[in-house]
Amino acid sequence: MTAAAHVQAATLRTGGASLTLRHLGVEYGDKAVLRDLTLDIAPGERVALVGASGGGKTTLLRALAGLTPHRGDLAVRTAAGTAARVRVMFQEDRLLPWLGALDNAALGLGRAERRFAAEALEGVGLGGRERAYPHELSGGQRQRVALARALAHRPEVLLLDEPFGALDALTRAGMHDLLDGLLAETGATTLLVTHDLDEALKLSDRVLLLAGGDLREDLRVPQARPRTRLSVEPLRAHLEARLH
Ligand SMILES: Nc1ncnc2c1ncn2[C@@H]1O[C@H](COP(=O)(O)OP(=O)(O)OP(=O)(O)O)[C@@H](O)[C@H]1O
Repeated sequence: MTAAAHVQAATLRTGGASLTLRHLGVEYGDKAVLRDLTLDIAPGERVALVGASGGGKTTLLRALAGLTPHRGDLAVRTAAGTAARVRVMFQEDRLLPWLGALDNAALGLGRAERRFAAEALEGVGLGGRERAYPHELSGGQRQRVALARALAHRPEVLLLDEPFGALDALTRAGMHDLLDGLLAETGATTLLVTHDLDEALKLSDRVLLLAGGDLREDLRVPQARPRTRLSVEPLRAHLEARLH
């Protein structure tokens, strides 16, 4: 099965949560990394975070995941008003080398939830490779296991920190198609940190440009999917100009 093909992952459907940020600030010592961010993200919205290095993208993701203390208010709520499940996926796969793909995908899940890991592994096109150890998998396959692990927890919010940054262009393109399909199925709200404007414009409904801890741009991507490089070219040129 190719990376682009994926099975129906019906039980992984969660819907998305809303994110409400009011005057969010993060400091490291006396350095303000996020200044005063006020932002609403709707359930199921797909948002890309772009900006020059050091702009605060990862810091924002960490604050949303509850990994970094912050000032201001931050609420991550499901439609029912409960606290949402949030999962993070990083550039490095963070798989345990002594566990097979299924055990890695099921890490942190109870016995009864293990079926979600099996389904997520199918969903990322690795059904049949349940017993494969990380060293037996390619970089792209390992990232797919990492994605399966995130999805197996059935998050209403998925935070992706340059998840495809270490992959070659062809593998990365396959991962874009895969993620596009899986996100449509799960309905999770997604924040994707990326340096790649094409990736941002291909996968997202909205692009936020962070610079010096401030929100410099909040851009809607109205183009219908699937998007081509050409169809998003004017937006890309605009963002490119605003980056510098
Ligand atoms: N734990 C930390 N302690 C002190 N400073 C930090 C810490 N984490 C990040 N910083 C600083 O905060 C600023 C923002 O970092 P952050 O990683 O959020 O930026 P980024 O936009 O994700 O950058 P990149 O694109 O390079 O990943 C940088 O100046 C960084 O050096």
